Amino acid sequence: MNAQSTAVGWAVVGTGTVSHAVASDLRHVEGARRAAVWSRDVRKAHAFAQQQQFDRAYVSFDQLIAAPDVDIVYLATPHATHTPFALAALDAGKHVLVEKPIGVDAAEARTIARAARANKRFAMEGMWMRFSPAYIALRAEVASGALGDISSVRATFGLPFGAKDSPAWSADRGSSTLLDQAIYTVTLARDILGEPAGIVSNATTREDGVDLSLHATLLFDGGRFAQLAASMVTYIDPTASISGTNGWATLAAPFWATDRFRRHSGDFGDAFDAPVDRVFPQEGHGYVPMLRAVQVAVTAGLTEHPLHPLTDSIAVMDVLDRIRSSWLPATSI
Ligand SMILES: NC(=O)C1=CN([C@@H]2O[C@H](COP(=O)(O)OP(=O)(O)OC[C@H]3O[C@@H](n4cnc5c(N)ncnc54)[C@H](OP(=O)(O)O)[C@@H]3O)[C@@H](O)[C@H]2O)C=CC1
Ligand SMILES: O=C1CO[C@H](CO)[C@@H](O)[C@@H]1O
Repeated sequence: MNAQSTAVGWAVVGTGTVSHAVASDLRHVEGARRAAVWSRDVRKAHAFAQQQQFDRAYVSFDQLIAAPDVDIVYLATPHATHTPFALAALDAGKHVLVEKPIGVDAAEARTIARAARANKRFAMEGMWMRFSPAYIALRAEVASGALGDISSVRATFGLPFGAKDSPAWSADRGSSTLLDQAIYTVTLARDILGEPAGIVSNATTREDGVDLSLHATLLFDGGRFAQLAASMVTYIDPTASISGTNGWATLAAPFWATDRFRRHSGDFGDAFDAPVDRVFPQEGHGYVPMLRAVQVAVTAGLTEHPLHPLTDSIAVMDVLDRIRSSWLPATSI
C-alpha cells in the first residue's frame, strides 16, 4: 500500500480507552500494519506503542501525518478535536477514520466531507454498529418484511460513566451525551425509519452546557415514531427494539455493539412462545469488521464506505443538531 511495504499502515491518534481496544483489534485485520501512535505525552506514546506493538511513537502530529508509511489515520480524541485533526490529516494526503461523532455538529461533518473530496482521500466516521454482523442481519430481516410494516423503534443508551463533575467531560472537549451515546440511537432510528418529520425532546444539562441525559421522540410519516434516550449519569436500558405489524425484535445489550438479537413474530402464540434467537460471532472487541471494511475500501481506492457514507454521518448530525435546538432553556443540575 505504502512505498515501504504492501501492508496498510495505520496510525492511532490518542491513547485513551477506545484507542487501546481498536489498536488491539487491528491485530485481527489481515494486512494491517500498526505503524504509528500519537499522544500529547511522550511517555504515553511510547507505552502505547510498546503495549500495542506499534512501530513508532510521535508527539508531533505534523510528523505523524508526514510519515510515508502511514496510510490511514484513526482519530480517537475528544469530540471537539475531531475536525481539526481530520482536516490536517486529509490535507497531508492521509485517509481518515474518525471516531464518532465525526464532528460536533453537521457543519463540521460537511467541512470534513468537503476536505475528503478535495484531497481525494477516504473519510469515514467510526460508526462500528453499522458493521456489526448482528446489526446487519437485523436490518436485512427488517428489509425483507420479517417484522411486517415497521411502526416504531425504541433505542436507549444510558450508563453512569462517573462523577457528574468529572473533568473528563468538559464543554471545551465537546463532551455531550447527545454526541457520545444518543448518536447510536439516532443512527438506528434513521436506518429503520428514515428522516424524522418532527422532534420532541428535552435534556438535563450541567451549568457549563454539557448535556448529561436526554430523551427524544422522533416523529415520522404515517404515525411511525422512535423513542430514544441517552445518559452518561444513569443507567437507561441499553437495548433497542424494532416493532412492526408482524412482530418485534430486540437487540441485546449493548445494542450498539451486540452479537445477538431476538425476533418475536407471527401470530400472538408464535410471537410470545416461539422467539427466534440469532447469534453472531464477535471478533476481538467488536471493531474488527469495521476496521477490515475500511482497509478493503481504501485498498480498492474508494473514498467513502457504502455501508457508512459521509452523507449518512451528515444526516445523523443534522438530526442531532435538531434535537439540541429543540431543548427548552437549560435545566442545570
Ligand atoms: N466506538 C466506540 O466504542 C467508542 C468510541 N468512543 C469515541 O472515541 C473518542 C475518544 O473517546 P475515549 O477513548 O473514551 O476518550 P479518552 O478520554 O479515554 O481518550 C481520548 C484521548 O484523546 C487524547 N487527546 C488529544 N487531545 C486531547 C485533549 N485536548 N484533551 C484530552 N485528551 C486529548 C488523549 O490522549 P493522550 O493523552 O495520549 O494525548 C486521550 O487519551 C470519542 O470520540 C468517543 O466518542 C469512545 C469510547 C468507545
Ligand atoms: O461509543 C461508545 C461506546 O460505548 C461506550 C461505553 O461502553 C461509550 O463510552 C462510548 O462513547
